[in-house]
Amino acid sequence: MPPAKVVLLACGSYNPPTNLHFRMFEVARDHLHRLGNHIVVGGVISPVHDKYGKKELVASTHRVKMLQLGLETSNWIHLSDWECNQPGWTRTLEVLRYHQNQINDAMQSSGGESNNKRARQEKNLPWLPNLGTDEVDSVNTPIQVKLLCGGDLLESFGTPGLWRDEDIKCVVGDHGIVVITRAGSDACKFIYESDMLTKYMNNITIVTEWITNDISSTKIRRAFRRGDSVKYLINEAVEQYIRSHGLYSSTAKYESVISKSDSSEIMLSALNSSASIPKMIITEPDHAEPEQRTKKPKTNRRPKKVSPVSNEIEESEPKVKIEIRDNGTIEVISDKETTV
Ligand SMILES: Nc1ncnc2c1ncn2[C@@H]1O[C@H](COP(=O)(O)OP(=O)(O)OP(=O)(O)O)[C@@H](O)[C@H]1O
Ligand SMILES: NC(=O)c1ccc[n+]([C@@H]2O[C@H](COP(=O)(O)O)[C@@H](O)[C@H]2O)c1
Repeated sequence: MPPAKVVLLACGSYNPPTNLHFRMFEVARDHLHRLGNHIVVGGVISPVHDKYGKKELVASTHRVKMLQLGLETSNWIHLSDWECNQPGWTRTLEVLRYHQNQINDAMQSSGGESNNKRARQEKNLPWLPNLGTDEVDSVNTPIQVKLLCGGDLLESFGTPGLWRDEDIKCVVGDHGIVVITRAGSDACKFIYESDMLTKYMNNITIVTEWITNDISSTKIRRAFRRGDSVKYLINEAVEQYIRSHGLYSSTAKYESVISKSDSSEIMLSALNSSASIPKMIITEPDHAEPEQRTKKPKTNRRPKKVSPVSNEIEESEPKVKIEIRDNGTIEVISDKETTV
Protein backbone atom coordinates (compact mmCIF):
# COMPACT_ATOMS: atom_id res chain seq x y z
CA MET A 1 0.00 0.00 0.00
CA PRO A 2 1.38 3.45 -0.88
CA PRO A 3 1.79 5.77 2.12
CA ALA A 4 -1.09 8.17 2.87
CA LYS A 5 -0.41 11.86 2.39
CA VAL A 6 -1.30 13.86 5.45
CA VAL A 7 -1.72 17.49 6.44
CA LEU A 8 -1.57 17.98 10.22
CA LEU A 9 -3.94 20.71 11.42
CA ALA A 10 -3.77 21.97 15.01
CA CYS A 11 -6.55 24.08 16.54
CA GLY A 12 -6.17 26.06 19.75
CA SER A 13 -5.87 29.45 21.36
CA TYR A 14 -2.11 30.05 20.99
CA ASN A 15 -2.33 32.68 23.67
CA PRO A 16 0.63 33.01 23.27
CA PRO A 17 2.23 30.34 21.06
CA THR A 18 4.93 28.41 22.93
CA ASN A 19 7.83 26.28 21.65
CA LEU A 20 5.77 23.19 22.46
CA HIS A 21 3.01 24.24 20.06
CA PHE A 22 5.52 24.14 17.21
CA ARG A 23 7.36 21.12 18.56
CA MET A 24 4.16 19.06 18.51
CA PHE A 25 4.35 19.13 14.69
CA GLU A 26 7.97 17.96 14.58
CA VAL A 27 7.33 15.11 17.01
CA ALA A 28 4.23 14.02 15.08
CA ARG A 29 5.95 14.16 11.68
CA ASP A 30 8.95 12.13 12.86
CA HIS A 31 6.65 9.51 14.33
CA LEU A 32 4.42 9.20 11.24
CA HIS A 33 7.41 8.99 8.91
CA ARG A 34 9.03 6.37 11.10
CA LEU A 35 5.86 4.27 10.95
CA GLY A 36 6.34 4.37 7.18
CA ASN A 37 2.68 4.52 6.21
CA HIS A 38 2.28 8.33 6.05
CA ILE A 39 3.96 11.22 4.28
CA VAL A 40 3.35 14.52 6.07
CA VAL A 41 3.05 17.13 3.31
CA GLY A 42 2.21 20.10 5.50
CA GLY A 43 1.38 21.46 8.93
CA VAL A 44 -1.33 24.05 9.57
CA ILE A 45 -2.03 26.09 12.71
CA SER A 46 -5.53 27.46 13.03
CA PRO A 47 -5.93 29.91 15.93
CA VAL A 48 -9.37 30.09 17.49
CA HIS A 49 -11.81 32.98 16.97
CA ASP A 50 -11.93 35.81 19.53
CA LYS A 51 -15.48 34.80 20.35
CA TYR A 52 -14.22 31.53 21.83
CA GLY A 53 -13.97 33.91 24.77
CA LYS A 54 -11.39 32.02 26.82
CA LYS A 55 -10.10 33.90 29.85
CA GLU A 56 -7.28 36.35 29.04
CA LEU A 57 -7.57 35.58 25.31
CA VAL A 58 -5.88 38.45 23.48
CA ALA A 59 -7.22 39.61 20.10
CA SER A 60 -6.62 37.27 17.18
CA THR A 61 -4.69 40.05 15.41
CA HIS A 62 -2.00 39.61 18.10
CA ARG A 63 -2.18 35.81 18.14
CA VAL A 64 -1.93 35.64 14.34
CA LYS A 65 1.09 37.97 14.36
CA MET A 66 2.80 35.97 17.12
CA LEU A 67 2.23 32.73 15.20
CA GLN A 68 3.63 34.28 12.02
CA LEU A 69 6.75 35.35 13.92
CA GLY A 70 7.12 31.95 15.58
CA LEU A 71 6.72 30.13 12.26
CA GLU A 72 9.34 32.16 10.40
CA THR A 73 11.91 29.44 11.03
CA SER A 74 9.71 26.56 9.84
CA ASN A 75 9.61 25.56 6.20
CA TRP A 76 6.58 23.30 6.48
CA ILE A 77 4.23 24.60 9.20
CA HIS A 78 1.97 27.44 8.10
CA LEU A 79 -0.71 29.64 9.58
CA SER A 80 -4.34 29.59 8.48
CA ASP A 81 -6.29 32.63 9.63
CA TRP A 82 -9.57 31.39 8.11
CA GLU A 83 -11.03 30.37 11.48
CA CYS A 84 -10.39 33.68 13.20
CA ASN A 85 -11.76 35.59 10.20
CA GLN A 86 -15.17 33.91 10.44
CA PRO A 87 -18.10 35.85 11.95
CA GLY A 88 -18.04 33.68 15.08
CA TRP A 89 -16.54 30.63 16.73
CA THR A 90 -16.35 27.59 14.44
CA ARG A 91 -16.57 23.98 15.55
CA THR A 92 -13.39 22.03 14.94
CA LEU A 93 -15.05 19.59 12.56
CA GLU A 94 -16.01 22.52 10.33
CA VAL A 95 -12.45 23.81 10.45
CA LEU A 96 -11.10 20.42 9.35
CA ARG A 97 -13.69 20.11 6.59
CA TYR A 98 -13.04 23.60 5.25
CA HIS A 99 -9.32 22.89 4.87
CA GLN A 100 -9.95 19.41 3.46
CA ASN A 101 -12.34 20.80 0.85
CA GLN A 102 -9.89 23.54 -0.15
CA ILE A 103 -7.21 20.92 -0.78
CA ASN A 104 -9.58 18.64 -2.66
CA ASP A 105 -10.77 21.54 -4.85
CA ALA A 106 -7.21 22.59 -5.61
CA MET A 107 -6.15 19.06 -6.54
CA GLN A 108 -9.23 18.37 -8.64
CA SER A 109 -9.31 21.69 -10.49
CA SER A 110 -5.68 21.25 -11.47
CA GLY A 111 -6.32 17.94 -13.20
CA GLY A 112 -5.75 15.39 -10.50
CA GLU A 113 -2.67 14.07 -8.81
CA SER A 114 -0.37 12.90 -11.52
CA ASN A 115 -0.42 15.60 -14.18
CA ASN A 116 -0.50 19.34 -14.70
CA LYS A 117 1.98 20.26 -12.01
CA ARG A 118 2.07 23.92 -13.01
CA ALA A 119 -1.69 24.24 -12.66
CA ARG A 120 -1.42 22.76 -9.22
CA GLN A 121 1.34 25.19 -8.27
CA GLU A 122 -1.02 27.99 -9.23
CA LYS A 123 -3.54 26.50 -6.85
CA ASN A 124 -1.14 26.56 -3.93
CA LEU A 125 -2.95 27.57 -0.79
CA PRO A 126 -1.43 30.18 1.57
CA TRP A 127 -1.38 27.56 4.34
CA LEU A 128 -0.24 24.77 2.00
CA PRO A 129 2.19 26.31 -0.45
CA ASN A 130 3.72 23.04 -1.70
CA LEU A 131 0.87 21.42 -3.58
CA GLY A 132 2.87 21.43 -6.80
CA THR A 133 6.10 19.95 -5.45
CA ASP A 134 7.71 16.60 -6.23
CA GLU A 135 7.26 15.57 -2.60
CA VAL A 136 3.49 15.89 -2.93
CA ASP A 137 3.61 14.16 -6.34
CA SER A 138 5.71 11.28 -5.08
CA VAL A 139 2.73 9.07 -4.34
CA ASN A 140 -0.64 9.10 -6.01
CA THR A 141 -2.91 9.12 -2.96
CA PRO A 142 -5.36 11.80 -1.73
CA ILE A 143 -4.27 14.25 0.95
CA GLN A 144 -6.00 13.69 4.28
CA VAL A 145 -6.33 16.52 6.84
CA LYS A 146 -5.83 15.11 10.34
CA LEU A 147 -6.32 16.84 13.67
CA LEU A 148 -3.09 17.27 15.63
CA CYS A 149 -3.57 17.86 19.35
CA GLY A 150 -2.25 17.29 22.83
CA GLY A 151 -3.70 14.69 25.19
CA ASP A 152 -5.68 17.35 27.05
CA LEU A 153 -7.63 18.31 23.95
CA LEU A 154 -8.49 14.65 23.31
CA GLU A 155 -9.72 14.36 26.90
CA SER A 156 -11.92 17.44 26.40
CA PHE A 157 -14.07 15.15 24.17
CA GLY A 158 -15.36 13.74 27.46
CA THR A 159 -16.51 17.10 28.84
CA PRO A 160 -20.31 16.87 28.74
CA GLY A 161 -21.86 19.24 26.20
CA LEU A 162 -18.59 20.54 24.79
CA TRP A 163 -18.40 18.43 21.65
CA ARG A 164 -21.25 16.94 19.62
CA ASP A 165 -21.08 13.15 19.44
CA GLU A 166 -21.44 13.18 15.66
CA ASP A 167 -18.59 15.70 15.44
CA ILE A 168 -16.27 13.45 17.44
CA LYS A 169 -17.27 10.54 15.26
CA CYS A 170 -16.47 12.48 12.06
CA VAL A 171 -13.28 14.06 13.42
CA VAL A 172 -11.96 10.63 14.33
CA GLY A 173 -13.65 8.52 11.64
CA ASP A 174 -13.29 10.77 8.57
CA HIS A 175 -10.15 12.70 9.38
CA GLY A 176 -8.21 10.95 12.12
CA ILE A 177 -6.29 12.36 15.06
CA VAL A 178 -2.64 12.47 16.00
CA VAL A 179 -2.32 12.94 19.75
CA ILE A 180 0.86 14.06 21.50
CA THR A 181 1.07 12.85 25.09
CA ARG A 182 1.04 15.60 27.69
CA ALA A 183 1.66 15.61 31.43
CA GLY A 184 -1.62 15.37 33.34
CA SER A 185 -3.50 13.46 30.67
CA ASP A 186 -3.62 9.80 29.77
CA ALA A 187 -4.68 9.48 26.15
CA CYS A 188 -4.43 5.67 26.00
CA LYS A 189 -6.64 5.24 29.07
CA PHE A 190 -9.11 7.80 27.77
CA ILE A 191 -9.44 5.91 24.49
CA TYR A 192 -9.77 2.61 26.33
CA GLU A 193 -12.67 4.01 28.38
CA SER A 194 -14.51 5.35 25.32
CA ASP A 195 -16.41 2.87 23.15
CA MET A 196 -16.50 5.29 20.25
CA LEU A 197 -12.80 6.13 20.31
CA THR A 198 -11.94 2.47 20.67
CA LYS A 199 -14.05 1.73 17.61
CA TYR A 200 -12.06 4.25 15.54
CA MET A 201 -8.71 3.44 17.14
CA ASN A 202 -7.12 2.65 13.78
CA ASN A 203 -7.50 6.34 12.93
CA ILE A 204 -5.92 7.61 16.15
CA THR A 205 -2.16 7.83 16.45
CA ILE A 206 -0.75 8.35 19.91
CA VAL A 207 2.72 9.84 19.89
CA THR A 208 4.67 9.64 23.12
CA GLU A 209 6.72 12.77 23.67
CA TRP A 210 9.72 11.34 25.53
CA ILE A 211 11.46 14.69 25.84
CA THR A 212 8.78 15.93 28.17
CA ASN A 213 8.30 19.61 28.76
CA ASP A 214 5.06 20.84 30.23
CA ILE A 215 5.13 24.37 28.87
CA SER A 216 1.66 25.84 28.58
CA SER A 217 0.39 29.24 27.49
CA THR A 218 -1.05 29.68 30.98
CA LYS A 219 2.42 29.33 32.53
CA ILE A 220 3.90 31.75 30.01
CA ARG A 221 1.20 34.36 30.74
CA ARG A 222 1.86 33.89 34.45
CA ALA A 223 5.60 34.42 33.92
CA PHE A 224 4.95 37.65 32.01
CA ARG A 225 2.57 38.87 34.70
CA ARG A 226 5.22 38.25 37.35
CA GLY A 227 8.06 39.70 35.32
CA ASP A 228 9.84 36.30 35.16
CA SER A 229 12.06 35.23 32.27
CA VAL A 230 10.49 33.27 29.42
CA LYS A 231 13.74 32.83 27.52
CA TYR A 232 14.06 29.38 25.82
CA LEU A 233 10.37 28.73 26.43
CA ILE A 234 8.95 30.81 23.60
CA ASN A 235 10.38 32.15 20.35
CA GLU A 236 12.45 35.32 20.88
CA ALA A 237 10.58 37.29 18.21
CA VAL A 238 7.30 36.31 19.90
CA GLU A 239 8.69 37.45 23.26
CA GLN A 240 9.75 40.75 21.70
CA TYR A 241 6.28 41.22 20.22
CA ILE A 242 4.59 40.56 23.56
CA ARG A 243 6.82 43.07 25.35
CA SER A 244 6.47 45.77 22.71
CA HIS A 245 2.66 45.48 22.79
CA GLY A 246 2.43 45.16 26.56
CA LEU A 247 0.51 41.87 26.36
CA TYR A 248 0.05 39.68 29.44
CA SER A 249 1.74 42.12 31.83
CA SER A 250 0.25 42.70 35.28
CA THR A 251 -1.26 45.94 33.97
CA ALA A 252 -2.48 44.49 30.66
CA LYS A 253 -6.14 45.09 29.95
CA TYR A 254 -7.91 42.26 28.16
CA GLU A 255 -10.15 43.96 25.66
CA SER A 256 -12.53 41.08 25.27
CA VAL A 257 -14.82 41.62 22.32
CA ILE A 258 -17.57 39.82 24.22
CA SER A 259 -18.44 39.12 27.79
CA LYS A 260 -17.77 35.67 29.24
CA SER A 261 -21.45 34.82 29.45
CA ASP A 262 -21.90 35.90 25.83
CA SER A 263 -19.07 33.61 24.84
CA SER A 264 -20.75 30.68 26.57
CA GLU A 265 -23.97 31.36 24.71
CA ILE A 266 -22.15 31.75 21.41
CA MET A 267 -20.50 28.35 21.89
CA LEU A 268 -23.75 26.77 22.96
CA SER A 269 -25.69 28.17 20.05
CA ALA A 270 -22.93 27.06 17.66
CA LEU A 271 -23.07 23.58 19.16
CA ASN A 272 -26.86 23.43 19.01
CA SER A 273 -27.25 25.08 15.62
CA SER A 274 -28.64 22.83 12.91
CA ALA A 275 -26.71 24.73 10.20
CA SER A 276 -25.25 22.15 7.87
CA ILE A 277 -21.51 21.75 7.60
CA PRO A 278 -20.00 21.59 4.12
CA LYS A 279 -19.27 17.95 3.39
CA MET A 280 -15.87 16.65 2.51
CA ILE A 281 -15.58 15.75 -1.12
CA ILE A 282 -13.58 12.55 -0.88
CA THR A 283 -14.44 10.70 2.28
CA GLU A 284 -17.97 9.90 3.34
CA PRO A 285 -18.64 9.57 7.07
CA ASP A 286 -19.44 6.24 8.61
CA HIS A 287 -22.94 6.63 10.05
CA ALA A 288 -22.66 4.08 12.83
CA GLU A 289 -24.54 5.07 15.96
CA PRO A 290 -22.50 6.51 18.83
CA GLU A 291 -22.22 4.17 21.76
CA GLN A 292 -22.77 5.04 25.40
CA ARG A 293 -19.89 6.02 27.61
CA THR A 294 -20.41 4.77 31.10
CA LYS A 295 -18.24 7.00 33.18
CA LYS A 296 -18.38 10.73 33.85
CA PRO A 297 -15.05 12.57 33.61
CA LYS A 298 -13.66 13.33 37.04
CA THR A 299 -13.10 16.88 38.08
CA ASN A 300 -11.83 18.13 41.41
CA ARG A 301 -11.54 21.77 40.50
CA ARG A 302 -14.04 24.22 41.92
CA PRO A 303 -15.88 26.39 39.43
CA LYS A 304 -15.25 30.10 39.53
CA LYS A 305 -18.20 31.52 37.68
CA VAL A 306 -21.42 30.08 36.35
CA SER A 307 -23.16 31.60 33.37
CA PRO A 308 -26.87 31.21 32.78
CA VAL A 309 -27.96 28.64 30.24
CA SER A 310 -29.29 30.06 27.00
CA ASN A 311 -33.11 29.98 26.84
CA GLU A 312 -32.91 28.88 23.23
CA ILE A 313 -31.98 25.34 24.18
CA GLU A 314 -34.89 22.97 23.83
CA GLU A 315 -36.29 21.08 26.79
CA SER A 316 -35.06 17.78 25.41
CA GLU A 317 -31.47 19.05 25.26
CA PRO A 318 -29.18 18.43 28.21
CA LYS A 319 -29.12 21.29 30.74
CA VAL A 320 -25.70 22.77 30.46
CA LYS A 321 -23.76 25.20 32.62
CA ILE A 322 -20.61 26.84 31.31
CA GLU A 323 -17.91 27.77 33.78
CA ILE A 324 -14.73 29.67 33.19
CA ARG A 325 -12.03 28.51 35.56
CA ASP A 326 -9.02 30.23 37.08
CA ASN A 327 -6.64 28.60 34.62
CA GLY A 328 -8.72 29.87 31.73
CA THR A 329 -10.27 26.57 30.67
CA ILE A 330 -13.92 26.48 29.77
CA GLU A 331 -15.79 23.75 31.61
CA VAL A 332 -19.24 22.66 30.50
CA ILE A 333 -21.32 20.75 33.04
CA SER A 334 -24.32 18.85 31.78
CA ASP A 335 -27.04 16.93 33.58
CA LYS A 336 -26.70 14.14 31.01
CA GLU A 337 -23.92 11.63 30.47
CA THR A 338 -21.71 12.23 27.49
CA THR A 339 -22.00 9.62 24.77
CA VAL A 340 -18.36 9.70 23.66
N1 LIG B 1 3.22 20.98 26.33
C1 LIG B 1 2.38 20.46 25.44
N2 LIG B 1 2.43 19.15 25.12
C2 LIG B 1 1.55 18.60 24.25
N3 LIG B 1 0.57 19.31 23.62
C3 LIG B 1 0.48 20.62 23.89
C4 LIG B 1 1.37 21.27 24.80
N4 LIG B 1 1.03 22.59 24.87
C5 LIG B 1 -0.03 22.74 24.06
N5 LIG B 1 -0.38 21.57 23.47
C6 LIG B 1 -1.48 21.36 22.53
O1 LIG B 1 -1.52 22.45 21.63
C7 LIG B 1 -2.86 22.68 21.19
C8 LIG B 1 -3.23 24.15 21.40
O2 LIG B 1 -3.17 24.38 22.78
P1 LIG B 1 -3.55 25.71 23.52
O3 LIG B 1 -3.45 26.88 22.62
O4 LIG B 1 -4.80 25.50 24.28
O5 LIG B 1 -2.28 25.78 24.51
P2 LIG B 1 -2.21 25.55 26.07
O6 LIG B 1 -0.78 25.71 26.42
O7 LIG B 1 -2.88 24.27 26.44
O8 LIG B 1 -3.06 26.81 26.53
P3 LIG B 1 -3.61 27.27 27.97
O9 LIG B 1 -2.52 27.02 28.96
O10 LIG B 1 -3.94 28.70 27.75
O11 LIG B 1 -4.83 26.39 28.21
C9 LIG B 1 -3.74 21.72 22.02
O12 LIG B 1 -4.00 20.58 21.23
C10 LIG B 1 -2.85 21.36 23.19
O13 LIG B 1 -3.16 20.08 23.69
N1 LIG C 1 -17.19 21.26 19.67
C1 LIG C 1 -16.04 21.64 19.20
O1 LIG C 1 -15.76 21.60 18.02
C2 LIG C 1 -15.02 22.18 20.18
C3 LIG C 1 -15.29 22.27 21.54
C4 LIG C 1 -14.32 22.79 22.37
C5 LIG C 1 -13.11 23.23 21.87
N2 LIG C 1 -12.89 23.14 20.52
C6 LIG C 1 -11.61 23.63 19.95
O2 LIG C 1 -10.51 23.08 20.63
C7 LIG C 1 -9.51 24.05 20.77
C8 LIG C 1 -9.25 24.18 22.26
O3 LIG C 1 -8.38 25.18 22.50
P1 LIG C 1 -7.97 25.53 24.01
O4 LIG C 1 -7.26 24.29 24.53
O5 LIG C 1 -7.04 26.70 23.92
O6 LIG C 1 -9.23 25.81 24.77
C9 LIG C 1 -10.03 25.33 20.12
O7 LIG C 1 -9.53 25.40 18.81
C10 LIG C 1 -11.55 25.12 20.10
O8 LIG C 1 -12.21 25.75 19.01
C11 LIG C 1 -13.80 22.62 19.69
